[in-house]
Amino acid sequence: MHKALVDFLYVSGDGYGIFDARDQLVFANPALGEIFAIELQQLIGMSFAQIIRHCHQQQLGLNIEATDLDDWLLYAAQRRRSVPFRIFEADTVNGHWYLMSEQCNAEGAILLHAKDITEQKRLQFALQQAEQLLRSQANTDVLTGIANRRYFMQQAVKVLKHQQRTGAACSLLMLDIDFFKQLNDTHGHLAGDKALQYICQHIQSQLRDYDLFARYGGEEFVILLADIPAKEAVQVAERIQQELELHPIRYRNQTLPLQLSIGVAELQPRQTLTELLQLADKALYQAKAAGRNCCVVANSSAL
Ligand SMILES: Nc1nc2c(ncn2[C@@H]2O[C@H](COP(=O)(O)OP(=O)(O)OP(=O)(O)O)[C@@H](O)[C@H]2O)c(=O)[nH]1
Repeated sequence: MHKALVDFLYVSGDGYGIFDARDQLVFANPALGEIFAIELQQLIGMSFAQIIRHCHQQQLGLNIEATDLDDWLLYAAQRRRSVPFRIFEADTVNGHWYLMSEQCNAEGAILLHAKDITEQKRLQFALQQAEQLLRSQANTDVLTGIANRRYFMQQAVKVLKHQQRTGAACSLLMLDIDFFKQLNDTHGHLAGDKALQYICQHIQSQLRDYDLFARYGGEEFVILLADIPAKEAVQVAERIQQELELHPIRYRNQTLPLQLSIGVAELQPRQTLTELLQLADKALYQAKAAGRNCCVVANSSAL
């Protein structure tokens, strides 16, 4: 090999290596030795499989996540010379990431190049996390931590479509805290905020994991119950009301009055989400008019 090239490769931060057609490493620079965490003198002459077994057994160098290493090696062998050139990412046990390329010649030798991309990966992970956080914040009500109206509307449309296609039942509960303005006026806005958080926790405790529960407005909530007809939805509503009765909220040594009026509507064929919401809202209005702290089922032809 030309001396200038050898000199260059020996000081390069990128890893370089050549595997011959029998998959034995015939050349490696110091950077590649560091990636595999094997002394250069020991590394040169090792087969690809030996290097991987070494890393796996010693838990050093390349991070080999394999429950069955023979399977892993078989899979790698199938891919290694399948195309003249391929690139992939690999990480090391000490947390570095590399963009690896394998260039294969006509004789079956492979030129391996490894570029450290740890910093790019770190930024990529940070960006993904920030994106995830933003997405979750966009769907969550800040005060109560439950889903917000925007998320509810997005998801409810999908649930309704699915239930209507399969012909399964689906009910909507619209819940509104009674005399909440009075609670705020008497005990302060902070007490009101605490009451909202408290009520959400207790409602949640009465629901299934996949029920869609959201804050619809100030002191108004919605729950979409898939596979539940109105008759059973009323039982859920009453269970929630009982839960609040059994567990009154205490704030500064006082018990805060917390009761809910609830409107229930059952999904009809070809009904839209807006129509279902309007029906539940009408039923809620009737519950308020009937004296509050009760549950009214909408007449589906009331719109
Ligand atoms: N503390 C607090 N109060 C809120 C929040 N959002 C809305 N509210 C209050 O909720 C109250 C709702 O009042 P109203 O719409 O008159 O309803 P209500 O007093 O519950 O009366 P009924 O619904 O008829 O029983 C208002 O005083 C709002 O300021 C919030 O995030 N925190």
